[in-house]
Amino acid sequence: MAFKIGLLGLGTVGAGTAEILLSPDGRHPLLQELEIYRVGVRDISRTRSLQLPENVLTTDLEAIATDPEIDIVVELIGGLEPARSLILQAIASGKHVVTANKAVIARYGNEIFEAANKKGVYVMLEAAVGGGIPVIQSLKQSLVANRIKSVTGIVNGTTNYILTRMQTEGADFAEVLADAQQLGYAEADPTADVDGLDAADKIAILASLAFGGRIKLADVHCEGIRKVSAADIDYADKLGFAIKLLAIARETSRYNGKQAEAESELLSIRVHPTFVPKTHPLASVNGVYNAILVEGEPIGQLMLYGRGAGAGPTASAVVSDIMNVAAILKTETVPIPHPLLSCSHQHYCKIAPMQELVTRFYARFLTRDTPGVIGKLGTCFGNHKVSLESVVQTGIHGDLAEIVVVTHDVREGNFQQALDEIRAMEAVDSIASTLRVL
Ligand SMILES: NC(=O)c1ccc[n+]([C@@H]2O[C@H](COP(=O)([O-])OP(=O)(O)OC[C@H]3O[C@@H](n4cnc5c(N)ncnc54)[C@H](OP(=O)(O)O)[C@@H]3O)[C@@H](O)[C@H]2O)c1
Ligand SMILES: N[C@@H](CCO)C(=O)O
Ligand code: NA
Repeated sequence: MAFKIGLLGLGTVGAGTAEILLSPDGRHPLLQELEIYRVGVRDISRTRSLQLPENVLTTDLEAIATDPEIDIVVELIGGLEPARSLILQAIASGKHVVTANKAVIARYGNEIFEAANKKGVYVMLEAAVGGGIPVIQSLKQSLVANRIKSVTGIVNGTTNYILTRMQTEGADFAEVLADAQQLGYAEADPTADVDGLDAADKIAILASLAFGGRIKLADVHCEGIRKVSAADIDYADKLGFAIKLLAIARETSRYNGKQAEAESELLSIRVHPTFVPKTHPLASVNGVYNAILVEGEPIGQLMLYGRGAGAGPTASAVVSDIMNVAAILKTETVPIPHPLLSCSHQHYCKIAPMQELVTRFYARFLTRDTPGVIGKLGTCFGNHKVSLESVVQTGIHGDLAEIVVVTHDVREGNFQQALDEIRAMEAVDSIASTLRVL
């Protein structure tokens, strides 16, 4: 029995997926039962390196989504529309869907999963987060016995590749971004990578699975890597840190002093460049590699590590999803929504405001080189209950002195209030940068 696959998209991930489907030798025998039946693209005249069976290419993607012959529709075109409508059409036509599209799932997951549950079909998304890393399946199935406390990840390959090369070679941002695009890591519009939006989509998906509720994307605090300068990379290194774009979802234990409310209900979900101590396992995750550190009870800490982007690793996840659906179709005549594979969250998770976050900070100030400046900064921080772990005057730039501080754990709101006062000080020229410290 062959299962007919309709592929929407034959770009980086689509071509990688077709390549696996067309070379089943040495892989699981179920792969031989999968047939590429139709492939939808935008431009049919483009030269493609893949040898596809005759007459499968088409520009009519709707015809694929609704074709009664097709069992599984694989959406790999990216973007919001027409991807969302095609996924919904495929579901309405009774097809199972596999997608790598985190942007669509993070925004329209509720609509898509509701439609899928009503129709009794699966929507699988392993490739959407962490590329080839089996993080979705781990959270849905392998770790399902745990109470998850936190999920902390490097989940964007493009920015990790850029930061790594800036750190190791002093490479130029624009040049490395062009390389990441060339290697097929970046989104069609790479601002989604660079500005942290892709990582925000991914942590919203992971948080929903880990904490069992819906997440509003607007509640995810998001900062990208544009503000990370060569000077910050240099200071991080000297102070014993690597800078990583982290995506973090964790239960928060302090909120307005109302401990009881906080402990069980509030989550902190955020994406921002972070000083990570070099001794931390996430600090040595470099290049296109991603890693997701999960903390659960009773499992404790567990880290998943692998390639987070690129044709092969991502296709590995896509084809595994296809095969998991095929396996269900093979064993059940009428698939019953699997309690672990389907998604049926109804309530929204409550997200704590960023001012209530408790974290360490790094800050770099440019000040007039006058006596007593460090004392003034220290007093101001002290007045706002911000305790300093280290203060270093690192050098002189023209007539300005550069002062770098690292704080102990502080309430973010207090730190920001102190910064507002410091910014207004006569002796302070500018706050060159602030970054959170893990
Ligand atoms: N690249 C990665 O490493 C990676 C990793 C994980 C997840 N993803 C996700 O995978 C998805 C695909 O990414 P990709 O990097 O493979 O993208 P891509 O290389 O830009 O490929 C997109 C494909 O979709 C087709 N397409 C796009 N819009 C279309 C439209 N309106 N009508 C018909 N065809 C259309 C394109 O057709 P033509 O070939 O004719 O241009 C192309 O074949 C995205 O959701 C992305 O976020 C990517
Ligand atoms: N653009 C994404 C692709 C993988 O989702 C990244 O760089 O991580
Ligand atoms: Na994955």
